[in-house]
Amino acid sequence: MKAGFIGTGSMGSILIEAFIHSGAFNPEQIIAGNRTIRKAQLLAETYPGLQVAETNREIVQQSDIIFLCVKPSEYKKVIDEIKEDVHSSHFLISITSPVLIKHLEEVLPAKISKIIPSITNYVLSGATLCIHGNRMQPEDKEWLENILTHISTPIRVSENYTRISSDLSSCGPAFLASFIQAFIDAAVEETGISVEEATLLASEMTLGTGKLLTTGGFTPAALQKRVSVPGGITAEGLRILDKELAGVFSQVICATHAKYEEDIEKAEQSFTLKQ
Ligand SMILES: NC(=O)C1=CN([C@@H]2O[C@H](COP(=O)(O)OP(=O)(O)OC[C@H]3O[C@@H](n4cnc5c(N)ncnc54)[C@H](OP(=O)(O)O)[C@@H]3O)[C@@H](O)[C@H]2O)C=CC1
Ligand SMILES: O=C(O)[C@@H]1CCC=N1
Repeated sequence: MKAGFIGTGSMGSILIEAFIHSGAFNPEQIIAGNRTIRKAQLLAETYPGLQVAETNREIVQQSDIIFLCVKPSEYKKVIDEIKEDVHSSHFLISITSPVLIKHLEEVLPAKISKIIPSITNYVLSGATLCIHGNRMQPEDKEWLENILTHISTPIRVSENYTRISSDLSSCGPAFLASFIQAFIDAAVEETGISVEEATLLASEMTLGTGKLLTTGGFTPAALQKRVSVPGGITAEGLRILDKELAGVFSQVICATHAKYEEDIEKAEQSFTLKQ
């Protein structure tokens, strides 16, 4: 089986590296291309055997499964370029949320799924959201999710909940890192602890907390309760956080959803414009 990657920017290259490191694909099974070809060439230099394509058509012609890893605004151009070469036997996997499956199914005969990866997949961790199109049969869904299991926990979500699921799973690492950064900055400023030591402590804490919430049997609420010794120190800190963060995440979600609606509209316009 050959896997093609159109776009080897941030997420395309993360997926390629994760698939190779996990053993899901060996480099010989991958063909990749990018508008700025150097990015794909660098991957081929790191992973001998990985094939670099000069054109997107070449990627489609040589692949069984095609990962479309360009930004929403770049979709229409790529699709116009490859559509003659896409067949009903192809699996076409889109990794962007605002381009709806129905639009892709209207213009391409392939079996189509949308997956929303996460930077956490780089360390073979976190979720990959799966939204399968109408042409994906149960065995196709299982096959694709089996591939994704090498790098993540595949989780099926409804397309209606793509944005909020992606906020949690894919934007979440940046949101959490922002919280951690603010904690570290304050620790350094208020106490003089070194940035390196504060960062190490916060990072180890984050890893351990992730384990407690996934395999450790804790819910976020139970974890807060367990750490907050009655009459102790944690409760003092939580009191401030509860007060100061009230409503913050509602604002975050409103902002991401507003941008998402804007992107969907632009993507829809690009798909409905006459050629
Ligand atoms: N980053 C993340 O954590 C996540 C991203 N995503 C989604 O992944 C998609 C890509 O994001 P990301 O990787 O961060 O963006 P990048 O800009 O890093 O990557 C997009 C890549 O596509 C290439 N490209 C653009 N047009 C073409 C074309 N016509 N043919 C071939 N290659 C092309 C660009 O090339 P060039 O080098 O010339 O710019 C660039 O390398 C987005 O839709 C995003 O929503 C989803 C989940 C998480
Ligand atoms: O910022 C973005 O648009 C992408 C979507 C999910 C994570 N990053």
